Amino acid sequence: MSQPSAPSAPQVLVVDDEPDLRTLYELTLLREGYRVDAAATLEDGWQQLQDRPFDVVITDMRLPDGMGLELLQRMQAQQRPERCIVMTAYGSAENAVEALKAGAFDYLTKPVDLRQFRNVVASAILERNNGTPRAPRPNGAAMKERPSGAAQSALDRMVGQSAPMLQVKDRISKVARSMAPVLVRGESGTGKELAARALHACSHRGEGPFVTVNCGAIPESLLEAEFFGARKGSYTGATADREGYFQAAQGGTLFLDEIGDLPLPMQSKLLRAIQERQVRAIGSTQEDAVDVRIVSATHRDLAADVASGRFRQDLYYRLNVIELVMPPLRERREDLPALCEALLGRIAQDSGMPVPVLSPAVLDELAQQPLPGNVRELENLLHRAAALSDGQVLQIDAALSASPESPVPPSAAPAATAAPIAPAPAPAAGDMPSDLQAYLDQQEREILVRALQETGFNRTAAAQRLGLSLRQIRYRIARLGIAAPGGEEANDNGAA
Ligand SMILES: Nc1ncnc2c1ncn2[C@@H]1O[C@H](COP(=O)(O)OP(=O)(O)OP(=O)(O)O)[C@@H](O)[C@H]1O
Repeated sequence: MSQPSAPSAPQVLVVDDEPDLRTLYELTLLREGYRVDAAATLEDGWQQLQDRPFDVVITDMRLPDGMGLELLQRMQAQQRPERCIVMTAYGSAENAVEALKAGAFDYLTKPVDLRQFRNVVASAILERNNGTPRAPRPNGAAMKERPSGAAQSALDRMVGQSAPMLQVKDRISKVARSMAPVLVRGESGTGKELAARALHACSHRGEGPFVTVNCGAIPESLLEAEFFGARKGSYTGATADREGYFQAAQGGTLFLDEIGDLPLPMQSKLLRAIQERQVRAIGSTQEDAVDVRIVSATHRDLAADVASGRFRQDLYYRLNVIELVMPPLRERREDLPALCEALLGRIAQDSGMPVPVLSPAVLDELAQQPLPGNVRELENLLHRAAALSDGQVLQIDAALSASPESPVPPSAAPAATAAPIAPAPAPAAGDMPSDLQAYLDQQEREILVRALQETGFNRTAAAQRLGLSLRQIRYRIARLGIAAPGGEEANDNGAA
């Protein structure tokens, strides 16, 4: 095939045994100004790679003499600089995930969408030319690099030397350098966001932005504008151009917290943005290329949500290429002393008081607590204990009895059994609260609990009374750790 492109043009190798498809890819790429070589078999492709370097390799998964995955693995073993794009048959998501795990830059599903094809190749070339080292295999020895200062301190912020925590930290440093999306799973308060931050800090994007989005907290009508941006005048209230989360995270990491709360229509739009690596702001005619790594988190069982139709399967496969599971506190009790010390140090620093002394008796008592809210609950408990203790030695009895997470007798009536309210650290008239966030949280908790009690724990009704959407109230209930009667989850339509 003739090659009118400049000698300095990016060089692409296409490996596919179907002549028609090879021609289609070649023509499309030549039209983009790239130089293109083609091979019909794994061995021919491999031979060409031995002869000269390329910028991008596009390989079909099924080749007459082997799998495209094998070509990718050989390239990885030689630590070659090419970015590799794998073409997979429609519906073979597992192959695609395997390819990404093995270090592929991306995959495309057949029948190929040529616009998507062009975008992915352009992104691969851009990344190659930016000199970003090729995504290494998550399990490869090449990943074992020494973390930089910032990366190490982000890992150190995750306190704990128990076996499960060491495993998590090891996995973070291994997978951080890949572009592959990561799904962080774990119960509430186990440190999912902390892990996402550490992933970012350990990656090549560490100097770039880290943008957090709480998918459960954004009103549905604003989701698209928040994610992709909006042009001035594109909807009522859009008085100026505003960028979305994707644009804000350019060159960095986009952390999608509580991804399971994203409504289905938005799931489709997110999938498209991730696949095409382009977003269009509302009211704009132009698409912006985006270069972000997606890390998402959930406390839900997303696989079950896929099975029940609440979550798109294709998006699930896109996000869950690498899974990171945060262990609950009950599985790493040995971390409790170090966690208490670190959390008390942080609390003392924030409030400008000396670090409270933690006696062995208090530590024993803490070790007896079930702490279903994990580290967040421990942190809140220590916060209250520090505020309620007299003198230097930490006392926790008062804090325990005021715990919003403390178990509630299931036999009591709803109105009486809503999470007990800790005394608000109310400032005297004219005074300032010493901890504004804790004070505001307390106020919010009291109002929410009252609204929930008065509506028999019907979240929809409580939300209406407070002028909130159901999504907003659910987020606030979870954030403040408000328990329904008997510790069950509050109901959207009626008492739990
Ligand atoms: N290993 C840890 N070491 C120190 N602090 C921790 C650790 N894990 C969690 N924390 C602290 O606990 C709090 C909750 O952590 P984080 O927000 O990361 O949890 P999460 O799993 O994302 O919670 P949620 O599901 O409720 O959003 C934060 O203040 C965080 O700093």
